[in-house]
Amino acid sequence: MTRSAVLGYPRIGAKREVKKATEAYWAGKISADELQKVAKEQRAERWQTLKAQGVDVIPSGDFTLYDHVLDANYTFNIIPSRFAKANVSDLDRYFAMGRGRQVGDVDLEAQEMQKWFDSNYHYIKSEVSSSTEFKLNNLKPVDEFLEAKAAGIVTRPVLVGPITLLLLGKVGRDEPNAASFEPLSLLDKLVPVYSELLKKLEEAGATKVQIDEPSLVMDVTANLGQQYQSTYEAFARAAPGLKVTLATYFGRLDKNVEFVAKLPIDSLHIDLDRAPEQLDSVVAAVKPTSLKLSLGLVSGRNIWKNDLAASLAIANKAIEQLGKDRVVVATSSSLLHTPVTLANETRLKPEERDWFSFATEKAAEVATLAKALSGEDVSSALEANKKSIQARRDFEKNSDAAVRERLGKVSQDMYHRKSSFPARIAAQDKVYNLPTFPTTTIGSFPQTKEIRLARSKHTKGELSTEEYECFLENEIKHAVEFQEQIDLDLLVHGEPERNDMSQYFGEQLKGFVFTENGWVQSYGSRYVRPPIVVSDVSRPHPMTVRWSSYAQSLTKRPMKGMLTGPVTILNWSFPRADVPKEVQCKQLALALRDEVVDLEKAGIFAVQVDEPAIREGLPLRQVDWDAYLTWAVDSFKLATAGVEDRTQIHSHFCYSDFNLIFEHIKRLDADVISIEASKSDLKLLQAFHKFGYQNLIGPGLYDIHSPRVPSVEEMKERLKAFKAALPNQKHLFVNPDCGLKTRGWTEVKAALENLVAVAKWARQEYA
Ligand code: MET
Ligand SMILES: [Zn+2]
Repeated sequence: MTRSAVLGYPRIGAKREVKKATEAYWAGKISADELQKVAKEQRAERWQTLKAQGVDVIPSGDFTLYDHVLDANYTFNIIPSRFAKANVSDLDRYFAMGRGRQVGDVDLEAQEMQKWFDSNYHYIKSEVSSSTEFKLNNLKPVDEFLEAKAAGIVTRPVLVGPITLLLLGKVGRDEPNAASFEPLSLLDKLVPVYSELLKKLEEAGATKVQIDEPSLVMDVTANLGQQYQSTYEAFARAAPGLKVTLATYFGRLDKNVEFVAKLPIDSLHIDLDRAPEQLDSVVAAVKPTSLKLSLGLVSGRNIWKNDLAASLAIANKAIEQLGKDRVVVATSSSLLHTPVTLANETRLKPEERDWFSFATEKAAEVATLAKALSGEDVSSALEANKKSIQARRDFEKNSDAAVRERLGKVSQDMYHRKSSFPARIAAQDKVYNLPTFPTTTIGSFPQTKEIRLARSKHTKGELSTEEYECFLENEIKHAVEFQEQIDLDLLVHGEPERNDMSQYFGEQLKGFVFTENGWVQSYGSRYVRPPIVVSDVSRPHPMTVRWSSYAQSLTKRPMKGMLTGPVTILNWSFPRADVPKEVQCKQLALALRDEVVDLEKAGIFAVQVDEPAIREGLPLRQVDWDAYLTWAVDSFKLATAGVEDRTQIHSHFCYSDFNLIFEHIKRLDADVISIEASKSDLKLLQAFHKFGYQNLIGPGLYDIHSPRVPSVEEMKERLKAFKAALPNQKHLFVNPDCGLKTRGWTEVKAALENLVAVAKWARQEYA
């Protein structure tokens, strides 16, 4: 019999229950017990839903109130001393690690977060050092297993594997030999604690466990065969009755399969959505062993209906070699990257809705596949699926000829600005002579309750478009006055009209569709509703010009228009599956190019095209990088190079280490780039220096993801460090490390006043 497995499921609730409860708890509106009650209900609902879809192997322990990597850190006591020492409850300590905490005399900076592989989910980086003392700080995985068991469902607990956990971690601040310290050197200390946990799971009645080692699809693990062998041997000794599924996803194992196939585990899971080409080599490698192979056929990363007939053909290929009992069909990864269910979508046209599957529907697909392979009669489900797939194929043929033709005619010079940077900056200085150390922000101002309320009333038709636009103008006016009052130099309109930086553009472009409830977790309690690219993309009308021009009409200071770049819009959308991403990205670039030129025509001095997602879209294997970066950077250039020299092009990046792709960042040729540098130490800036970067830089002076207000002194210190790391930059742009939409006005005001004070100090200090 072939069984079905789901590797993980969204933990936000079909109606965003978890967000509402955690935020209410943070605001002091509900107690910890009330929050835990919601969490418990949600866990139960997830298990029952998966069971109802007919899934055989159901996960537990993947539920989280903030982040599953943070959960692992907490369980294994990877708690930096500044948090361990804080006099707060366990729950508050946990949240403080994720989001920082500034209450009374407690002032804790959040831990660094980073994108989870090439997804738009952010995890909290473990901070480890030689003084980290691993121990079981809680038994969350066991507790949740027992909770499910009590509800009548025997689950497969999910753990982030120890090697991946350490590889994704960073060196803690208290490490005396920070420069040479390798987090992975702690593996021998960590494995016994994992082993203890596995033993406890076994004692609790678990017969299986899923250990996620997605880092196995990256180049770094190439030489880790020995570590894997001893780690998984230790696990087998500690909990001999526990069948381990080693889960890899988001890419291909390549050579790693050679050592992985020899591990003392029960099954190996591979991602055949992202890397279908690895099937033959993996099957060949596991065939002589007794390993089961879990085929990740149903995508955990997109929302397209699975082509069940095609999946069955792949599964049958594996079954021919391994037999039915050694094959499991599964989701390619956790479904946390997909929305919860299509059931709450009422506005999609029926023919569009029929193209998609969200998490719950994907669970049903996995179950159907397993049943089909086990000889059960699921012919009506297969027949219905065949029809849906055919309908989508028929739609795809009707592409937008004009868009494709325009893309076909793009010439080489369209990728380049008219002059090189020195000539451009001279032209720009003539238009606006910004002071040295010019201050600016990254675009958004607080998305207040009032803004969200007005937007939702407008969506529901309770506020007319005229009233809504009047409301937005008022917000913009407030933002402009505020910026003038605290004396910022390069202003923004504040983005009150945007629900989300990617969705907002998708909504105005042709070629996208939208969901009502298709929320996906981005980090902590922040969720996004990614647009879905369904056909060729074009811009029917200007998208932002109205707001930026209005803002400009209110002030003599220069205004910076604000757009999301093509790579980011695409990365934060669900792309279509029938056309290469390069094509989709360049179609977006052309649409944005028209917008950039329109902003220039409207008298906007600077245009910022945000590309925070360029790094996260990087393929996980280095051999694939150049191909991706070539079209990604070209798309940015295509979007921005249509303007005159006098228009200042900014770009912004956050939450990533750009060292490895530096040459490509340089090739973007933005006049100014603002980058996140307040949390990821100074490595990033040193790269700018090392590679002789000429254009202007605005390293983020403080972390906007935390509610704490940075002091003048600490920002001065950071600026000094930035200057030291960038000796050739005459002056720097002075700005926060990202947009301020998640913050409140009180903090923003205090923080930006301090920031302006630092810039004024710097003008004297470095005059
Ligand atoms: C994640 S990058 C955000 C950039 C955007 N302009 C903002 O300020 O919100
Ligand atoms: Zn940002």
